[in-house]
Amino acid sequence: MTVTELPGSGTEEPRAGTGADGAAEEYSVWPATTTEEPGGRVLIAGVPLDDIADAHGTPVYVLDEAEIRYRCRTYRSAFPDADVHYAAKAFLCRGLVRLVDEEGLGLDVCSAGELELAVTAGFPPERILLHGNAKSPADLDTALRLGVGRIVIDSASEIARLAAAVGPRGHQKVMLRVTPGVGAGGHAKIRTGTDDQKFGLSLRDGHAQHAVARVLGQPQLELTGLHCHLGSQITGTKPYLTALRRLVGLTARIRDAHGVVLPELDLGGGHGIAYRPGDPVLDPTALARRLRAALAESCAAARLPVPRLLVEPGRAVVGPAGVAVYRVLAVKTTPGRAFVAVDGGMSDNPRPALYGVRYAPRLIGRRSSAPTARTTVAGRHCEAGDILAEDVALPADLRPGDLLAVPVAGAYHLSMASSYNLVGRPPVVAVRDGAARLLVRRETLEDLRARDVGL
Ligand SMILES: Cc1ncc(COP(=O)(O)O)c(C=O)c1O
Ligand SMILES: N[C@@H](CCCC[NH3+])C(=O)O
Repeated sequence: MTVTELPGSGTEEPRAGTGADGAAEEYSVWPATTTEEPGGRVLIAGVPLDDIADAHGTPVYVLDEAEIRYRCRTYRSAFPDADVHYAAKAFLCRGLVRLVDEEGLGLDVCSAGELELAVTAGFPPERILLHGNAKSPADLDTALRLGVGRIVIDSASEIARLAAAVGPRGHQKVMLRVTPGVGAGGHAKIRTGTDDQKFGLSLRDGHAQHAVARVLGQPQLELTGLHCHLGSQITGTKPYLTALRRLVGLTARIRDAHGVVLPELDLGGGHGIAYRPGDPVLDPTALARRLRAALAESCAAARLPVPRLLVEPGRAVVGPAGVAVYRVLAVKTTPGRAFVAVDGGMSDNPRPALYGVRYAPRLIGRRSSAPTARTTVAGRHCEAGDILAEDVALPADLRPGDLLAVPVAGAYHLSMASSYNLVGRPPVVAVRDGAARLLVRRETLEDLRARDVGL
């Protein structure tokens, strides 16, 4: 079998990405194990995607295990003295929990559900952080029952609730989420470091300092450090450096006011990835180098010991490892463009509708010699806005039955999937060394019907 590599998808190191601060260069958006046969079949980790589509139906999500492990290892070696917590909200299933554990990362969860799933899959609770701007009683009770490593307090009203739940003889390590007044992220809806939004306690208006005093007044809560999460899909290092300096400044003021030196500092996640060739990315190694230097400098200036750094990447760990495979159900042309409708859509990937994100789908399973046409890839749902990719160049001869694959589908697709129109959520198949393994089965009508208890 002759196998050629996809353009730009080689194993020649380009996936380490561009330098920080965004210098865009041609960058593969397919997992590094991707290959293509002359007839147009595309393989990941040696497994043809069309075989997976035949075996499991479509839509189907494929996760390249080697890509995830590579990304976990890149983070571990970029941040050797820090704790890297994978942000489970990007995507979570038991197979992934095991893999992240094997790679030595911690976990960041934000609900009792994510927490229970991780711990029952064998993840050590002490390596888990619990987040949430509105933690439910179940979230807090589960965290305390399972013994999570840290709970990140997000609001003043949470302090007394948590202290009461821990009880006077209990003990819980906590961090405090601060908004450092830094706006960053790929879309307004995913910027969380500014002051006037639902997350965290503002540094600027003094609420953060006030909350610190209240937490320190609760003997059962051990404040280990400050936390911030600036936003998601950030492609430059500057916002992180600004936030770091502001948080070190607050750490120094806490030392001065209370005589307490906080041993940890969590800068959250948000590291940007490429969805299309040429998109800028945030290189974790460059980020780590700059954070380390800035931390050393700011701490020296404030005469503070350097705290242990924590980071929480989600998208950058799993996003580029995922490929969504759809089957074309219908085609139509208007005077302006061609529409190709597939068997998934906003129920498995709401990101284009939510944030206007642009993807680069391609035909797989056969090679076409037709010229390309401006094509809009539409989903199957009952909304005109259910568009997966607008104005992309695809072969003009696409027809029902063809397979389209969308790379960089590993993060915030299935974790945000819905049961809109009761189509059922797609399965997840992991590939490794020429073998495919089902991680999550397809949601069936029976699953959906089982929730509906009737009149
Ligand atoms: C507190 C926190 N940490 C980490 C993440 C992970 O972000 P990303 O997947 O962009 O790395 C998020 C989501 O944006 C978050 O809210
Ligand atoms: N869900 C968003 C990112 C938000 C991350 C969660 N705090 C996305 O799809 O890009």
